[in-house]
Amino acid sequence: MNQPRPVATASVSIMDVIRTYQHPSGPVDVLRGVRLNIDSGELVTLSGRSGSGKSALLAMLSGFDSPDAGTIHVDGQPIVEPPHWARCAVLPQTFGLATELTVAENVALPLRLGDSAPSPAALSARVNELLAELGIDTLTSRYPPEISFGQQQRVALARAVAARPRVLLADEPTAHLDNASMPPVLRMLRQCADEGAAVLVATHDQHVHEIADRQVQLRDGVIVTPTEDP
Ligand SMILES: Nc1ncnc2c1ncn2[C@@H]1O[C@H](COP(=O)(O)OP(=O)(O)OP(=O)(O)O)[C@@H](O)[C@H]1O
Repeated sequence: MNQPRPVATASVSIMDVIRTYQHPSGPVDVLRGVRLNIDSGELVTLSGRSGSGKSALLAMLSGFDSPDAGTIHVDGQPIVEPPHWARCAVLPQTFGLATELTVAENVALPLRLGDSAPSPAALSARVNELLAELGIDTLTSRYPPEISFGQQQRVALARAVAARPRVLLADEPTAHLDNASMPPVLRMLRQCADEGAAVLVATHDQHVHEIADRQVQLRDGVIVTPTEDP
């Protein structure tokens, strides 16, 4: 079992988090005392069998769900509701793109909603830079339903990193990518951490594990290191 790092140095601190979902067939204990600290600048991959609770943990970190017990802090502050994009950005498994906005408008959204929105020129430059890095700068005026899943996934990543978040949570960010579109996505995830974000990526993809500083696994509702035998 991982030993927690000192809370003072951690950007993300998850302490003894418990979550039980209520089903008509009975309660399901998904998280049974999760402990995990992620430092600023660190990229951690989270693996575990389907249904092990990876998305449930990310939902709690992003403030969309709450633990039944335990605490989650970002930079020493408890998460009480979905935080601002610049503090904690999320790339959900289902992308969460606004279908009524174009690709460029989706990526610009966190910048427009920020405390100090950039000038139109700076905003446009940031959006174009990200889309170009991901090889989808020809799609700026399309709407999400008019592009492929792999392209939507890259748009969702561009949107997540646009405001240079302190924390990035990504759920299976390479699930729909082919070999050609994988490298820029890996570079962007790594760069986000290298610029100081705490990055947690739920993934089964070995390519993502290879760029991680550390790998952890959810097993039987707790965090273990992947080298531990069942
Ligand atoms: N809102 C909910 N209500 C009840 N049960 C839920 C809810 N959300 C998830 N679950 C259950 O909790 C467990 C964990 O689900 P979760 O989506 O976190 O798994 P996962 O590890 O992300 O799986 P996958 O790799 O397939 O995406 C599953 O058994 C799932 O059926």
